[in-house]
Amino acid sequence: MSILISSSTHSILRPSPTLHSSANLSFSQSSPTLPIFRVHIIHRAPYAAAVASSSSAFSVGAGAVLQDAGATAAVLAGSYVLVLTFDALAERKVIQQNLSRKLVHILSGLLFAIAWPIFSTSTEARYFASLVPLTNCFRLLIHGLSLATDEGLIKSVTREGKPAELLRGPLYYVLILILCTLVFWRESPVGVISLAMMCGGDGVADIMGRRYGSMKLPHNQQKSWAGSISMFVFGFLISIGMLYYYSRLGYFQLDWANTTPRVAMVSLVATLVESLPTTKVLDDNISVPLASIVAACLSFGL
Ligand SMILES: C/C(=C\COP(=O)(O)O)CCC[C@H](C)CCC[C@H](C)CCCC(C)C
Ligand SMILES: Nc1ccn([C@@H]2O[C@H](COP(=O)(O)OP(=O)(O)O)[C@@H](O)[C@H]2O)c(=O)n1
Repeated sequence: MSILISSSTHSILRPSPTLHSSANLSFSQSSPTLPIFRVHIIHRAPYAAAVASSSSAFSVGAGAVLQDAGATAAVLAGSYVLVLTFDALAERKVIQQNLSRKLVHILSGLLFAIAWPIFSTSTEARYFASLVPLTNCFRLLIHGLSLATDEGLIKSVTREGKPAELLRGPLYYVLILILCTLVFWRESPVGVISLAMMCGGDGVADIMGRRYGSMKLPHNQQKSWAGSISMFVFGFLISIGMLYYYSRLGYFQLDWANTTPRVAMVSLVATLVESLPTTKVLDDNISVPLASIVAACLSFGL
């Protein structure tokens, strides 16, 4: 399944003659481009639908379920291993606890989005994938409410080692992962861009800001130029990297001359929102991705 994000309002999009599968999406754009991105989905000719026999449809369906169940189990195991790994590194003083938490912040969501292509092309695939952040959501709730204890989890994802901290930043983080998985999935650049900003941009801003943030922002003495510039640069670069990854896999066909400045604009919006002194009112793990989603939807016309 591939989608063309074309920069045109008048592009005449026709299904390529080679269309065979039930939901192949490929186009031949035949008009000058204009600065509005549109996504068009063209399904295969109805006669082909009659060709697929019920038994082959069933075997395809069963195969997709098995693939998605396996992918879900693998990615879920990966999430546990990731937290355990950084807990062990922090425990052995290989890395500082704060850096460990930030690396979990950066890597969790990005590796999750990078893993999306291992799920099947079925319409249920996104629901299987969303089980991973959903399971972690319950995990954070259980341990955040001290219904059970997981010292490794608490040390890996909290600042001060208090279980209740799990119910704020980390919980909002996995809720945003669920939102992007269910709403945008592999079918829109908005989801991966927003995760790149929340995970990559905001995560690196913290690391760079703590280390080099002597020059504070005029409107927020808790944040610094080094942190915000890092947020913009890494949010942009990681977004472009994620879009390139998905375009190489055939999910997006992007007009990079138009896409690049739009991603930069989204990164600027996310950086400005992240720099605001609103953390106590609205956590960055909510404000940054939501601002990125709105900016990306407006920018890409989706
Ligand atoms: C540390 C985290 C958030 C705190 O953010 P902040 O307060 O510092 O701004 C991230 C919490 C991650 C969570 C415990 C685990 C999420 C795993 C993810 C859904 C799946 C990862 C799979 C991949 C293959 C490793
Ligand atoms: N734009 C930014 C962001 C963070 N930082 C630094 O990183 C620390 C943590 O930032 P934060 O409160 O946004 O942390 P999270 O909410 O992202 O975990 C701040 O107290 C600053 O020292 C910065 O200097 N500039």
